Amino acid sequence: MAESPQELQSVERALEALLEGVSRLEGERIACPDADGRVLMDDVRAAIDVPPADNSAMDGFALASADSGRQLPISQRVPAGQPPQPLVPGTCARIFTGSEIPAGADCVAIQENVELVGDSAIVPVTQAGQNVRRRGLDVTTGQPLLAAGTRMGAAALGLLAGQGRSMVDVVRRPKVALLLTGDEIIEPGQPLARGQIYNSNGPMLATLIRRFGGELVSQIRVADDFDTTLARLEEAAAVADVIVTTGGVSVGEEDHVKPALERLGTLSLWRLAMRPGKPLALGTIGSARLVGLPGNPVSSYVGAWLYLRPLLGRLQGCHDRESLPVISAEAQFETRTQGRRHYMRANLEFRGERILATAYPEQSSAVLTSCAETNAFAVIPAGSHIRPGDRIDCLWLQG
Ligand SMILES: Nc1nc2c(c(=O)[nH]1)N[C@H]1C(S)=C(S)[C@@H](COP(=O)(O)OP(=O)(O)OC[C@H]3O[C@@H](n4cnc5c(N)ncnc54)[C@H](O)[C@@H]3O)O[C@H]1N2
Ligand code: MOO
Repeated sequence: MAESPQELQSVERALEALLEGVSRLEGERIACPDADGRVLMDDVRAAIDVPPADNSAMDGFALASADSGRQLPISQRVPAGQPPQPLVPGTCARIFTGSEIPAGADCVAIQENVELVGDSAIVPVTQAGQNVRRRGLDVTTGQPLLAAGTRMGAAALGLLAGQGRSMVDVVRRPKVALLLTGDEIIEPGQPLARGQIYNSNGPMLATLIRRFGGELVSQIRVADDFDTTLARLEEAAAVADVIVTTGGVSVGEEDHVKPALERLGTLSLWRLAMRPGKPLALGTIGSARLVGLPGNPVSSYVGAWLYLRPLLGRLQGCHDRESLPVISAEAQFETRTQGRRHYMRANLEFRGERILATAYPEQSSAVLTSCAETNAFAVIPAGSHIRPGDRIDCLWLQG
């Protein structure tokens, strides 16, 4: 029986409720080499010019352009790392890539074009500024270098190092506790008895939590009983900014997350107009936020990308984590949706001008292979009929 869309709430509304009142965590000072993937606390302005002085872009001879086009005595040699002497007028200086240009020189002739005659060089006509990298070409003192909220990567860390910085203030990582419910779940490495399944959500979510910038502070399995669930949630709330649970958010009588949360804090249960991942629990215990993802592995995977990533992004003040990049692609499949928006696991293939989206053939919320072999969610609005060649929006699962 088709569900009536009126009964279900929108993804956008749930996201708004999740992020309401969530603000950036405090900062911490860390060593720059450890800051890959971390989020900058404050705007950074340049404290020095880069390069700090005019320097040579090539190996060759530095001279005054007015003296070029003739034979000049070589009056000094400027190895990289050595401050040069002012250039004796009417001479040139042997110079190397990165060496500082001597005062009085304004250009560099590359060595391939210079003929050496004893201690002098026949230098071709060279324009002022040729092969010279000006002081401040890359960065000028005082210019904005990196903005607060930037998630740092290789180039940003290179820029900071170029400023002589060894430490940087970043937003501390949100602490995340992961609670897995379900008596049937056992850990990998043990033999599988009848009725049991291995805990695949645990490692999958732990990986996503770290990838989204979180610090996993605990990962525990909770037995399907009320008192244990209550105790574990309370412990988690004492140490974590965010509690993530999987399982126990649908309507089954074995589900204890709901009543335990109602006892400890606030809880809202959502039935969302999305597939997979219809049930979602949002709540608070003290200052900790709770995101209760469904137990089905694909539902919790999709939920982590759609809800957990923005939440951890907001806590880190990292705006580019609050939404996923949308790529418009050509559907290579046919599908129909009814009352729920479908986040189909799909593969984007970049073929010249065209971007093709191929849906994984099995879209059940229990089929984790559909996530392992794809790189995007094709977003199919409720009530659609998509045919091959139609334009669809896809969420690119990067970062
Ligand atoms: N009568 C109804 N039944 C269900 C509904 C509904 O509306 N009415 N919703 C379905 C939908 S949609 C989903 S999604 C699931 C969500 O269920 P729960 O969040 O309560 O999760 P569980 O029942 O505990 O588990 C579901 C499924 O996932 C497996 N699982 C759980 N944890 C793990 C883990 N760590 N690693 C691997 N697999 C895990 C579990 O064994 C179950 O097969 O409810 C539907 N039912
Ligand atoms: O949320 Mo469920 O994923 O539709 O199986």
